[in-house]
Amino acid sequence: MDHIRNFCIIAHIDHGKSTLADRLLQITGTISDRDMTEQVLDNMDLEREKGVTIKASAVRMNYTAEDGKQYELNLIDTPGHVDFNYEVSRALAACEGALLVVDATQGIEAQTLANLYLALDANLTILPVINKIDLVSARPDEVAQEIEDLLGIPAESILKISAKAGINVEQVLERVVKEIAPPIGNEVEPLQALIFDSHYDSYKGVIAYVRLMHGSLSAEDTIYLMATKTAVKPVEVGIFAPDLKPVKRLNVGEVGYIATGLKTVSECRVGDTVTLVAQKAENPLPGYQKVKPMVFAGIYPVEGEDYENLREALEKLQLNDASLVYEPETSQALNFGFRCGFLGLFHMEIIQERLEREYDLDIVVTAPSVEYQVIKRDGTKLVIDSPAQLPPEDDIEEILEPWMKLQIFTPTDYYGTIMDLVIKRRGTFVEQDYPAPNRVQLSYEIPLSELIVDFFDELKSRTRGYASMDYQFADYRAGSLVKLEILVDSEPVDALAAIVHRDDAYHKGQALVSRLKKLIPRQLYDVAIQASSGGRIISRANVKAMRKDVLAKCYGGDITRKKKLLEKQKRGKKRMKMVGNVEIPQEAFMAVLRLEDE
Ligand SMILES: Nc1nc2c(ncn2[C@@H]2O[C@H](COP(=O)(O)OP(=O)(O)OP(=O)(O)O)[C@@H](O)[C@H]2O)c(=O)[nH]1
Repeated sequence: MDHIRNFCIIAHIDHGKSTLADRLLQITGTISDRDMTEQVLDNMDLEREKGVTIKASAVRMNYTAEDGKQYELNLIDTPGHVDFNYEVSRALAACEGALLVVDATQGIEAQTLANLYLALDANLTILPVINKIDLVSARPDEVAQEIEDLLGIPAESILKISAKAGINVEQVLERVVKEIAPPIGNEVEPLQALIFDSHYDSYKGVIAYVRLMHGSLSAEDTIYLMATKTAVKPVEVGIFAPDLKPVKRLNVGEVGYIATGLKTVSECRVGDTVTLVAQKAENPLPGYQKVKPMVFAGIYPVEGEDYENLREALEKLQLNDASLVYEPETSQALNFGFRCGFLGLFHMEIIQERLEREYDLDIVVTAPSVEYQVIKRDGTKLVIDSPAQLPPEDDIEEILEPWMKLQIFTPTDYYGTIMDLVIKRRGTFVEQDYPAPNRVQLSYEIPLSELIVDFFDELKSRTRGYASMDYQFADYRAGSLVKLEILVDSEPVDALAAIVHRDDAYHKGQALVSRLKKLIPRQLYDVAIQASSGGRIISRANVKAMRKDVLAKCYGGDITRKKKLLEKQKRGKKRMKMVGNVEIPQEAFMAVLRLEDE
């Protein structure tokens, strides 16, 4: 195993992780220059467009080092967003070392730290690399000092590179070989392989990405997945070269894949341990968690007849995404759709975009909600993830909501404005820490419902983009929460309802009504919009009737022009939903989210 090195790259978003990975693949000849499309490790188009790595991925490189020996380097890519932190932690567990890429113009950021702590928890050797030294605004020495202060690694020993310009990149591989330890593990013990990622392939079923901790595996063996208790004969086993390449056997210490033939990724969960039916490991590897969605929203087709297509699309997306959950839901306002659960808002946006772009669906997404625990007066407990499921107020003893631990990393200048933001969102201060000069890490506790409401955008605008954040689930706590209902044309629109803090109900109700007034287009008659809470109307506004018909503009029989106008109107109708007699645009459903600036 001395010739194997398993490592990953951790970085804050945009610090150059993918660019560096590409360079390493190029230098080792893993992919030819001709095949070098940009950012091979980011597989999905959407990732490429969003410039963010969504799922972990792996690749094997062969490298002849300065010592003349051949090494097998397995690079495991990690997702770059807090929504996917569990996947990051599993990818890290598959490695012995981590390259910590820090942008020479930006220095250490929250995500750098968040990932670094995860890597230190996993006992990885940290190899810091300062990237983008080709930029004029680079300040590599300062950043090196920041890293020394943080990790105790001498500043002068830290590699300074430009992944883009190809400066010092070869040195990165030398350091990997010299400083990261080879894997340790026992060849003859029963197989224990960690699944750190997976994807669905329509021919070979779920492909599990594995790191063998102990034992070995051939394609002839029947495997056993310990958490899901599934036994299966694999279709094949192989390595990432970088495309899937079958091999006869995977050995201890190695990274590779198992084509399981399983039909859904939920049967083959990230973090699970693979062992052999013939020789079972006694215990699974530590750290397995079944990921739980945190944020819920309804997804409805704009046109009722798209319901089946939407179901099929969600089914297909779920094949590749065990953390996406959905079940049928009916809404008085929106008819038939699905209640979906996501890891976070970013995950939700990705799913929304994929449904629209890859499946060409017109959909309406309702305002996201968190999961509440409702204790009823009769002692029963109810778990709800939609305001529509809330029982009548008189039946409720208490509502509990999820609270998160939140860390914000920022230059000290923004201390005041961040404190103000968090307190406005019902957060409480826990502690502060100064891990690097002029930088402070603030720790808070805050209700998740306040965090999903454009908190990150507000944080960025208050700190001109300099602050970054990370969060984890803490616990459920009782809150003084009430349902805020919206009535359009005297009909309650369940999809516009929200659960809010009692103290906020009045001003949120008013803000929502005035925002909806702007968003709901004029109809042929006056439309009343009302907010109500606890059985009382707390705010009201009217959308005045429209004066003229669009077609009134077209005189005579200019049919092409008439057609064009109707076409235009039809296009404008996308993402609109008829509720009773009133058309409500998608923005209205999201308006519940953006009340801060009213
Ligand atoms: N000037 C300069 N730009 C770089 C360098 N490395 C990366 N970049 C640029 O920085 C941007 C972000 O780089 P990526 O490699 O996509 O960053 P990443 O860390 O993979 O980002 P995520 O996938 O979003 O986590 C891209 O526009 C790169 O071209 C570098 O050494 N010098």
